[in-house]
Amino acid sequence: MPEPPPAIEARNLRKHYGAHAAVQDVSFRVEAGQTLVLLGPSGCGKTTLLRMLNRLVEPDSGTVFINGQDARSQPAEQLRRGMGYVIQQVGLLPHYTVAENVAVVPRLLNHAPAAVAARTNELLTRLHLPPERFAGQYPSQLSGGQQQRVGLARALAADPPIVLLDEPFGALDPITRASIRREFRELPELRSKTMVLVTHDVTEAFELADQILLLDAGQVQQLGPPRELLLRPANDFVRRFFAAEQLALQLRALRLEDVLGELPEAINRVVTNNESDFNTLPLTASVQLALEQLSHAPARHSGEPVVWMRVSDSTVRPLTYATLMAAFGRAVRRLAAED
Ligand SMILES: Nc1ncnc2c1ncn2[C@@H]1O[C@H](COP(=O)(O)OP(=O)(O)OP(=O)(O)O)[C@@H](O)[C@H]1O
Repeated sequence: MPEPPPAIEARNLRKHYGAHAAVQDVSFRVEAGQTLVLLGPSGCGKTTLLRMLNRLVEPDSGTVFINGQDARSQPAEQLRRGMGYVIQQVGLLPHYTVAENVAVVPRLLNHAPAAVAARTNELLTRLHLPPERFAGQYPSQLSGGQQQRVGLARALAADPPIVLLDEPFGALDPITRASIRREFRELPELRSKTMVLVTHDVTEAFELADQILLLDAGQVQQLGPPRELLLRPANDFVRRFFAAEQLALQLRALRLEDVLGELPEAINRVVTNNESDFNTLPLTASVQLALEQLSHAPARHSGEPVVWMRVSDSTVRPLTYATLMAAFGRAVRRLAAED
């Protein structure tokens, strides 16, 4: 059986504005259900690249394939109706109510009115905008965060398999931004979607990406999973881009299973299934989470706080600040040296 084509493939895309090369020979693939984050400094070409995927910008050369089909093989409007598109400015229609804004694309696609109404209510409820309060309101009556959610509901209304997002949380303050991002990540609606998301926020990129494409001056600097860019930067630009937040990102990116082999021999404890004494962490927990737990953990006999890591069904192993941080340092060096 031949492999299915990627949901999105960009091949050798280029775009010039006059003499300025906004995007230079960029290629990538996004497999179905995966999230690609386009990351880079202001003006590096992220938005131009994203807009080439739904043909709001036509490339000078190169090709976009959607499910193996050249994006130019259908009219641009039809292509766009099959893709959700969320932008920072939200772009809600001011004279339409919230419900009417959400229903724009399903109506264009001639979905049955009852189905459109049911879908609108479902999405507003999921996005914490109770329809009985919000459906009849106008965009000007909503806060920025609420408008952003309506924009997301609108992009998802026709259940498109692909969603493009351009700085979708960009206009929000940091606290609202973090909480909407959390909701967004947990939305069952988005689990199976193929997404391409533009941001210049490194933490956001690490939270949401399966793959990151880091751009500078229209050129790909590195493409890969977040931890690969962090631990094995391809060049100085990549290294410098993450330098300021390197430690925080490493603590989130490394899991206890990465540091397990670096821990000193310790006495494992046997636990029974019904023993609830131990606040245990799975091996998939991040080092960051273990440190957070340690900060709340009671001191043991030695006087040091201890948390427990589950190494098998019946055994747990102690972690202290000292053993965890020493093992973390060794694991970072080991992973950075691996090919
Ligand atoms: N319509 C246009 N006409 C002329 N130049 C443009 C146009 N659109 C973008 N550019 C230029 O192309 C370059 C890339 O712009 P783009 O908006 O893709 O960058 P970006 O990485 O998304 O930036 P930001 O993070 O600031 O939104 C910039 O130098 C920009 O000035």
